[in-house]
Amino acid sequence: MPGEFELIARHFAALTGRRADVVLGVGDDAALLDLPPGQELVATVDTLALGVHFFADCPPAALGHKALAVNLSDLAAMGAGPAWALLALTLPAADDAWLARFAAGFAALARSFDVSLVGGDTCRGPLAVTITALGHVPRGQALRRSGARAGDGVYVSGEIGAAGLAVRARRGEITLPAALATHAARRLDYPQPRVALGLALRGLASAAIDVSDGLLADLGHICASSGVGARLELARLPLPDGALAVATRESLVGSGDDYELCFTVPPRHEPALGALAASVGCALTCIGRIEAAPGLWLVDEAGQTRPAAQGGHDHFR
Ligand SMILES: Nc1ncnc2c1ncn2[C@@H]1O[C@H](COP(=O)(O)OP(=O)(O)O)[C@@H](O)[C@H]1O
Ligand SMILES: Cc1ncc(C[n+]2csc(CCOP(=O)(O)OP(=O)(O)O)c2C)c(N)n1
Ligand SMILES: [Mg+2]
Repeated sequence: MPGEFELIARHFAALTGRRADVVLGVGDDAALLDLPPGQELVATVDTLALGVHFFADCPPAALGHKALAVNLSDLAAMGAGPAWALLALTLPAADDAWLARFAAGFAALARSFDVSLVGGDTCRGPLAVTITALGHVPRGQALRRSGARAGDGVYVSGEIGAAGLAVRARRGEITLPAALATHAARRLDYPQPRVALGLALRGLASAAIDVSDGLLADLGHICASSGVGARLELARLPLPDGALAVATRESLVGSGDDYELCFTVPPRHEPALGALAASVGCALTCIGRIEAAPGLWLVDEAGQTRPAAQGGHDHFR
C-alpha cells in the first residue's frame, strides 16, 4: 500500500499545471503566488462530505470534478477568473485505483479553466474533500450579493431543478423516466461552473450568487444582503423537460445543487443580455423582479401572488 507522500507524488504532483504566476507550488510548506497588479485576490472554500454532499456510489471522477466545480462556481458568482486551488483530502484508505480516477476528474476540469493545484493536505478519516479556490478580479469590479436594487430584473442561467430530482431519485423517493434520469444524474455529478458568464456580468449585474442551496434560498441571500425583496414568477422558471410530471415548481426551486448563477440586472443593462447569452453559450432567463420592500413573493401560473415558504438546503435544520 502506498504511503502518504508517495500518493501525493503519484496522483497530485501532475496536477500542478503550468501557470507562470505560480512562484512555488506543491512541495514546500506553502505556495507562493504572484497576483497580477491591479487585481484583488478572490478566495473561497467548500467541503463535500460523504452522505451529506454525495452518495457512496458517486463515481470517484465525478467527485474530483464536483469538488472543484462547486468552488469555481463561487468564483464565477464573484465575477472572478479562477487561477489556483488547494486540495484537502480525508480518505478512509490509500486506494490507488480510486485516487487515480478522482485525480482524473479533478484534472480534466482544472485543465479546462487553466487552474493549477498549488497545495493541499492528505489525511486518514471519513471520506471528505475540501477545496480552496483562488482567483482574481480587477480592483473594485467583483460581483457581490449586496448590490440589488428595486426594479432590477432577476435572472438565472441554464436550468433549475434537475440535480435535486437526481438526489430524490437516488434516495428512492421518486422514479424518473429514463432520459430525465440520465440528464439529472449528469447535472448532479458533473455541474459546469458558469465562469465565462461570471466574467461577462462584471459591469452589468448589480448582484450575483451561485445556486447551491436552492434558487429561492439563494435569491433570499441576495435580498437579505441588499436590503430588498423580490417577486418570482413560477411560470417563467427554466426547468428540465419532463420535470413537472414528477415535481412541483416550488420543490424544484428549493432543492439546490444546480450551480447556476442567479443575478440581478438594472433595467438599463437588460437589453445587453440577449447577446451575452449567445456569447457565453447558456440560456439567461428573467424570472422576476426586485422590490423595495423586504420579502420573497411567488406569482403562480394563475397570476396569484403568495409569500414564498422558507426552504432550501440548511445543514442544521
Ligand atoms: N466556518 C466558517 N468560518 C468563517 N466563515 C464562514 C464559515 N462558514 C461559512 N462562512 C462564510 O459564510 C458565508 C456563507 O457561506 P456559504 O453559505 O457556505 O456560502 P457559499 O454558498 O457561497 O459557499 C461565506 O462568506 C463563507 O465564507
Ligand atoms: C447524499 C446527498 N444528499 C443531499 C444532497 C443535496 N445537498 C447536499 S448539500 C446541499 C447544499 C449545498 O451544500 P453546501 O455545503 O450548503 O454548499 P455551499 O452553499 O456552502 O456552497 C444540497 C442541495 C446531495 N447532493 N447529496
Ligand atoms: Mg460554502
